[in-house]
Amino acid sequence: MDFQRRGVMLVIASPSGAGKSSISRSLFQQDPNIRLSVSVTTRARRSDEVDGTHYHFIDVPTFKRMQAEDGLLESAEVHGNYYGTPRAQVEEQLAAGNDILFDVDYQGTLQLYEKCRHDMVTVFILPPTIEELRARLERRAQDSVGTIEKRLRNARIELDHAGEYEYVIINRDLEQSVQNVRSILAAARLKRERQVNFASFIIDLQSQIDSL
Ligand SMILES: Nc1ncnc2c1ncn2[C@@H]1O[C@H](COP(=O)(O)OP(=O)(O)OP(=O)(O)O)[C@@H](O)[C@H]1O
Ligand SMILES: Nc1nc2c(ncn2[C@@H]2O[C@H](COP(=O)(O)O)[C@@H](O)[C@H]2O)c(=O)[nH]1
Repeated sequence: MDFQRRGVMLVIASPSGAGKSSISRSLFQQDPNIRLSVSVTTRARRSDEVDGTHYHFIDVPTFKRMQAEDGLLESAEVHGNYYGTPRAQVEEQLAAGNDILFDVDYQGTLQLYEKCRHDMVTVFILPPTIEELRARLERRAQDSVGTIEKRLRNARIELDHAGEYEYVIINRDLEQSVQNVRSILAAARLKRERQVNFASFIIDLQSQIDSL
């Protein structure tokens, strides 16, 4: 039995600074079968970010044009900037059996759920405490004091949506969190194989019975 499995959409969300990008990066390094969905954003590039790798950095008119041309699978305004998932390649990658990791906020998760719920597994990452969340945002040292305050306030809204996710992880130890997400993805892959492969296999067994 060797059927092509459709890829899984692994959606990870959290309050800003809880650690989803760190988890995603580590997961990506450990698992060659994962592709990262590289979003477009109108946010300014941080000093440690590479255009085309972390995000596609674009201006507002380009973002609006992509939206108008239906080039974004989902899009949202987050912390005062626009973000979106380019539609191109998502379907192609899934059909080729590649799993795709999406780092999006709760608005993006809801939009993806409307369109792709059968392909998705969703994970919400919590910080151990709000003091630690603030400390992580400060240690990251990529945002102004005002931006950090805005992201901490917005964490309240993001946390309102934690219950909408299938899995919730408290990110205390980074490596443990990565292992937890890997287990979730492994379970989602098995479920997908069961859905797709065994359905075909059972039809094949039945046709063998029919020709007895
Ligand atoms: N388990 C952890 N323990 C300690 N520090 C962590 C842990 N996980 C992540 N960090 C650190 O916290 C900071 C924020 O992490 P990261 O950028 O991954 O958060 P994020 O959830 O992706 O934030 P954003 O939504 O703003 O992109 C980084 O400096 C990262 O190194
Ligand atoms: N709805 C979407 N949200 C996205 C997308 N890409 C990132 N994000 C979320 O934005 C915030 C801030 O990210 P940062 O890189 O500026 O710190 C975070 O919650 C991301 O998950 C997207 O394509 N769509």
